[in-house]
Amino acid sequence: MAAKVIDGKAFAATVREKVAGHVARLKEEHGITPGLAVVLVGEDPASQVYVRSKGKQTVEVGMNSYEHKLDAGTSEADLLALIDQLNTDPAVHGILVQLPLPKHLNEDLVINAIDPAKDVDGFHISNVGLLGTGQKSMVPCTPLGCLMMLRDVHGSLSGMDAVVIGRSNIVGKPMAQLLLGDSCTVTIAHSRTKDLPDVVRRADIVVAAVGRPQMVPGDWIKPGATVIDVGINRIDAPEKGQNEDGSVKTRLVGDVDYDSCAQVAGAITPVPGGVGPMTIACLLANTVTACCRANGLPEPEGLTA
Ligand SMILES: NC(=O)C1=CN([C@@H]2O[C@H](COP(=O)(O)OP(=O)(O)OC[C@H]3O[C@@H](n4cnc5c(N)ncnc54)[C@H](OP(=O)(O)O)[C@@H]3O)[C@@H](O)[C@H]2O)C=CC1
Ligand SMILES: Nc1nc(=O)c2c([nH]1)NC[C@@H]1CN(c3ccc(C(=O)N[C@@H](CCC(=O)O)C(=O)O)cc3)C=[N+]21
Repeated sequence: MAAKVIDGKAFAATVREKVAGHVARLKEEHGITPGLAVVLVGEDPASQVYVRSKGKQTVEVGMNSYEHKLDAGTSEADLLALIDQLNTDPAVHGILVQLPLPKHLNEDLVINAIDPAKDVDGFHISNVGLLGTGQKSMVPCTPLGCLMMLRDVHGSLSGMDAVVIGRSNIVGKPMAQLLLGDSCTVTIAHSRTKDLPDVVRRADIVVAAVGRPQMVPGDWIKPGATVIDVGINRIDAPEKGQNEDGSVKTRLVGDVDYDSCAQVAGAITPVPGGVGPMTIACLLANTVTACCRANGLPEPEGLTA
């Protein structure tokens, strides 16, 4: 039996539609337009693509988008001054600093300088602590998108065995917290995990956030399990031929080997068109949520964890 393909692109469109509805209501009933500021330091081409697509979608749902592009050599003091200014700007409800930052900038320091109420990435230590203690917080976009898709597939996740491969602060750890919050029995695996294939074989839910192209083969997957592939890896695709400059064409793959996993899994997210689009949709959702909270208005339903 081939797995059900979880269409993240279509799901993200429904999330954006809900967001657009809330934005329209905020404008009509309260004269408020939510605003999202995105800060990009340096010229990393992949980051530029994401930032452009975030800005475009922000405007499409009716919100204001503020892009701040700083050159790679920007000093920490200048970046902190910009964050300070965005923290106090009443038109800005969400702030995202695109990661990774150039090496001379201290990521923890920069992230923790963001007003936690505007931290739509959910990376500030206050939000991390709130999530870990089950209190209302800003929830990181990628894990939130994964959770929404899992709830859509299963309804309740209560009692399911979940294995998260990867323990980063931006994906693995918050994903594990959210699954625990939905009463899964959660295992976090990482590069030192013994017998990873056996650990993964126990899982009803596998979330792969490793950064290694096609690392998880189908024979690690329990028949019928749900596989969420967070990985975004660009690999050479000589079968597609060459670019005009003679370089070999590339394609995107996830951290799971899609073809073999789709043979065994009950449901699986593709790459592209899975977790990625949901991440951006959840960023927009978090911005509306932040805007409602900032104005003492009821929060939109179904857009938070
Ligand atoms: N779709 C989306 O919206 C997003 C996609 N991504 C993608 O998700 C992937 C993960 O990102 P991120 O969490 O930031 O990555 P990190 O590099 O920060 O973390 C990778 C994790 O994988 C673990 N790991 C590495 N090698 C192995 C291995 N052989 N076996 C088991 N575990 C291993 C590492 O373990 P250890 O801690 O021991 O080193 C680490 O915990 C990347 O492909 C990234 O591009 C990321 C963010 C958003
Ligand atoms: N502060 C911060 N917050 C982030 O959320 C953040 C970040 N920094 N740095 C980089 C990672 C990566 N990330 C992605 C978002 C969307 C897609 C996405 O939409 N991907 C499309 C494909 C896009 C393409 O073709 O390249 C897809 O999977 O279908 C991917 C990856 C957010 N990140």
